[in-house]
Amino acid sequence: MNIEISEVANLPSKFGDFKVKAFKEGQKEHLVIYSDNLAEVPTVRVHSECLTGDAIGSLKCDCRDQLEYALKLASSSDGMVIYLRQEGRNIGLLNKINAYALQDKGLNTIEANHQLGFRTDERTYEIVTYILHHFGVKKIKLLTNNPDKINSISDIEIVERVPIIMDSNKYNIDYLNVKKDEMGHLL
Ligand SMILES: Nc1nc2c(ncn2[C@@H]2O[C@H](COP(=O)(O)OP(=O)(O)OP(=O)(O)O)[C@@H](O)[C@H]2O)c(=O)[nH]1
Ligand SMILES: [Zn+2]
Repeated sequence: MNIEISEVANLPSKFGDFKVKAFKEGQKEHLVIYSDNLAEVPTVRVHSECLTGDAIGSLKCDCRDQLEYALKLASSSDGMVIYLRQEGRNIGLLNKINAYALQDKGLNTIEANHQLGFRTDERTYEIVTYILHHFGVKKIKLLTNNPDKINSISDIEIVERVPIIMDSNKYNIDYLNVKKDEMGHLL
């Protein structure tokens, strides 16, 4: 893995005062947001980029609420948010919007990915192990509902899974039900 790593910078935010460090992996630039006083077994959120949710406030998913929750928790518990540039479960923004267009026609989130020639989830998590080793972290509490993330993060001891369940709305309820019923999410 050829990874370029930035210097550490301060990032005061609405959710707390953080340190940040960027990790450049090929074309993808990930951001790690963490407490200056990182806990020995930190609570870690591995967040997958969702431009429509994180930046625009889309109600079709729960990403922004999860991101805000994770940042507040990272601040209060001396934890970390690893913001991975895996837009659309790693199919990219343009393909995700095409998947949304198919969902407007009645397909669910899984069927739309398959129709476009992608697997249900195209994400991998090797970079998470790399980043945590870089910070000398060997054990974490992982903030997730996604068993795939728990199983895919290798060489790191996940001592606890911490749920991150947000309120649903009429736009994301079908999506959340597919995650629970067909993708095995612990919702
Ligand atoms: N391809 C595709 N990606 C989506 C869709 N809706 C959200 N995403 C992407 O899914 C990723 C977030 O995944 P989620 O399934 O919400 O959550 P998770 O990260 O798997 O699991 P948690 O850790 O429990 O939150 C982001 O990259 C979103 O851009 C969709 O309908 N199609
Ligand atoms: Zn989203």
